Amino acid sequence: MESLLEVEDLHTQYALDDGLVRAVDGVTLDIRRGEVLAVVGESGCGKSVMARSILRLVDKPGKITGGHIRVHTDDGVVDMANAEGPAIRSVRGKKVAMVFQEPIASMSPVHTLGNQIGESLRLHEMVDKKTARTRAIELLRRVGIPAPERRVDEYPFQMSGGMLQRAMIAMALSCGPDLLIADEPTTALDVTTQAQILELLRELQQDTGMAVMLITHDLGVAAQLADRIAVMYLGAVVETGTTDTVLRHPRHPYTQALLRSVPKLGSASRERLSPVRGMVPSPYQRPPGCTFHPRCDAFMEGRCEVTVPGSVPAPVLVSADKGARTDGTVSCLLYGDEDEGEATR
Ligand SMILES: Nc1ncnc2c1ncn2[C@@H]1O[C@H](COP(=O)(O)OP(=O)(O)OP(=O)(O)O)[C@@H](O)[C@H]1O
Repeated sequence: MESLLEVEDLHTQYALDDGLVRAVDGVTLDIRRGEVLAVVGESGCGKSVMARSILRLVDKPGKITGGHIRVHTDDGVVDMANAEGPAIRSVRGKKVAMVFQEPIASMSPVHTLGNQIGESLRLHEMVDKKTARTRAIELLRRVGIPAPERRVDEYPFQMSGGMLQRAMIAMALSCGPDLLIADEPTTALDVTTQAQILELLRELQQDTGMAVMLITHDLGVAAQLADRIAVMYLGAVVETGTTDTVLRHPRHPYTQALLRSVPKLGSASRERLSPVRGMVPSPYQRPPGCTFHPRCDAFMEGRCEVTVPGSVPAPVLVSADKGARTDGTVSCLLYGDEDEGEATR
């Protein structure tokens, strides 16, 4: 499959009075056309800042300090990490769109839905007012909003959370993006509405063929929708692979611990769940070597607290006689020669 987005060694930092927060600290990942990639990890591991970096929506004093964000378009490749205004605007909304955790916070309270969706269409496609309104109604219908001819004239405060998230998705779809980034799109919703929104995303993805980056702390959500999974820990991707491999044969000790902390998918057994040991370290005090080492069950003294593991092809053991194949990548000294890792940071 053709590559659509390549993030390479991305760094985004916040210089605060208390110190430097390395929110994104060397993320490398890619998304191919038409695929669904779930980005998973505990709260605070940098998923949202990474997503906002891709669209250059990082709030001050946050700053991209290194790396590349290559978006492949029909007109060539745009490196969003280093692009200027016009190039950023040619990608944002048009090629890559985003829906956020809290739709109410990302919509204007003083404009109707129709005006907000229409504005985006008029900006990118220069359609007239009447056409924009007709298209807004079509989009609202497409995302399952009942009576769209009436609701198009309503304001965000008049809608439920689930309807508002649908409207936000309609707005994101308005310019037919190649990639939709959905940042915890169901976290603020009740369980029934969550399932409906996920189903809607799946339908829209299949109908349009757009790629989706689904950001979630919920492995169950990733399992339902994703073709591949990238696992993040403290600002970096520690494991990637197809959904089946990552969930059934997790290679990184962090992924293994995350999976032990959620009920087994599809299992009715009452096995004991264990949260990932310890706490996510303070963003100001990153452990040296492998940042996961203080919480890791496979900790190797003298190695893990010293050497930063590099990313290597990740093995999947098929059977004892057939040996291992590889699927995705893993950053852990159990799998890579420590000489291949970077020097201690
Ligand atoms: N505006 C900001 N100012 C300072 N630090 C920030 C800011 N936004 C995020 N951070 C820090 O960056 C790190 C990554 O945060 P981020 O929101 O990306 O995590 P996350 O994995 O998306 O978690 P969550 O699911 O809770 O949103 C955290 O340590 C957070 O405190």
